Amino acid sequence: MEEAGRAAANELRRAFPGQATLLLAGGGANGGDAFVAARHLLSLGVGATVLALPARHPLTRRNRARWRAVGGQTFALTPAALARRSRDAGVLVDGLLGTGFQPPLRPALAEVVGAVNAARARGLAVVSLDLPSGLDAALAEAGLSVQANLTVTFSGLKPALLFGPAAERAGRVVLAPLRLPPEWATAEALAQRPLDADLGACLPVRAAGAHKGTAGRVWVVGGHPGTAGAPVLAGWGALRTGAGLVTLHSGAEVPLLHPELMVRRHSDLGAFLDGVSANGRPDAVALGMGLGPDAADHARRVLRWGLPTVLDADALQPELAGSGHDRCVWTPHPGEAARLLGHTAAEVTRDPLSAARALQAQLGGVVVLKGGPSVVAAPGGLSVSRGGHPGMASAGMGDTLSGILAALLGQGVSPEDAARSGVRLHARAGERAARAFGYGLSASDVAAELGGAWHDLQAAAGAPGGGT
Ligand SMILES: NC(=O)C1=CN([C@@H]2O[C@H](COP(=O)(O)OP(=O)(O)OC[C@H]3O[C@@H](n4cnc5c(N)ncnc54)[C@H](O)[C@@H]3O)[C@@H](O)[C@H]2O)[C@H](O)CC1
Repeated sequence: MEEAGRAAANELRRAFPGQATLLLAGGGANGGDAFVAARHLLSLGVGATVLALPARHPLTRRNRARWRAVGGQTFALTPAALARRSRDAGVLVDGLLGTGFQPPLRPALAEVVGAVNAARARGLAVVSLDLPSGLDAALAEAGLSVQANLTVTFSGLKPALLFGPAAERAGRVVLAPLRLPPEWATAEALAQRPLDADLGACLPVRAAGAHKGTAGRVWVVGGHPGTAGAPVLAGWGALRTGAGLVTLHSGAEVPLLHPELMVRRHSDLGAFLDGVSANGRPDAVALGMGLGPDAADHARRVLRWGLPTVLDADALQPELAGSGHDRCVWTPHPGEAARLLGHTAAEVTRDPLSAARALQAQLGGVVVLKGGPSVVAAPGGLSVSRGGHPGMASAGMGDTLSGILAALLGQGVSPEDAARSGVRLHARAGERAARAFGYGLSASDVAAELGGAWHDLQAAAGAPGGGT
């Protein structure tokens, strides 16, 4: 609590220098954070006043006493007192409810939350401690809750700060990584959000003497009459992510849109896959995009090779659970995840971290639960992607991502690092493409920006240039 309050005070002083601060302290430990923050603000010469509910948590009682011992003023928290005192404040700190909130919000506190939001509507900046009061830390949904400009959260990122309508209540999120005993780390706080520098360090740096045979041979197995464009997008994404050789294997006529992509049409795709010899296999495979009704059978054939394999779209079938291996990367969107889990898409988007964790346990390997943001679930834990752009909500983005992931796998990147860095490459390329095309950006525009995105991540990592 001491570390949390001090971190909050430092962030408040950074974000709102010299602003008189009105802090609201709830009865639990979240309120204790508020008392600690008030004491540190006072020691930094910042005017601070606390409006408090009766303190129930022992540490909150102790820190209320320490606040008073340094001359801090505490008054009873009522909506009227809040409305009156907020007029003299520059910033309002919400320390009412944190991870201990048990919905639904009780009427007395609902009234206070309403008064906080009214003060914000009058132009007062609102900063929430750990998470906006009224949100369930584990869920992406938002009922009556504080609308914050900034949330200073402790020890780890909660789903409510990352996904859906709840994340929109948090405003800008700053993570204060506290040195906590493991038993304090709340379950929902276990998602990491790797920095571009970390992800850029995962990208391969190519030897000067490289040639197309050493830069990764990728096969894309997909396409079916009417969906023959999907494998082309995957192949192009792979090529724009540095794959040396990309071949599309399909049972359908695939349009020859890029001469750099080799295209093989098979009258009997299954017989072809069954006949591939060990030394005729690629370094990585992306399969499923537009593959059609025989996708599960074709997927089993490819999975038997034991190669780094990206499974997407039609290859995301519940019957394949148990056929995968630890070099697989599965890339469902919420609807496909729902089908794999036997849940509804709403249940998946309501708690994406749990859904991604359950899928990884069910399928093995690494799971990329696509969304805004995407979640990567690996045996080593969960990570949440950054960035991207709403314009990426259009056809073909998933196909392109599959190609990106297969290209990284084909260049020897591990499944977990390929998933985490590939998802970020895809998002960063979308951010770059959005500068010119906004909501009208296409999957091809994203592919065109992959080289620049690669440079951006490697630059963030301080790695040598080059890249794709
Ligand atoms: N885990 C960590 O990393 C740290 C957590 N800290 C802070 O502690 C809070 C969690 O504290 P806790 O006492 O468990 O719960 P809250 O303070 O969030 O709330 C409990 C408080 O709220 C009342 N309450 C619960 N539900 C409702 C409701 N629906 N309506 C009204 N009131 C409700 C309940 O009666 C209690 O009085 C965490 O968020 C951090 O801020 C540490 O300080 C830092 C490390």
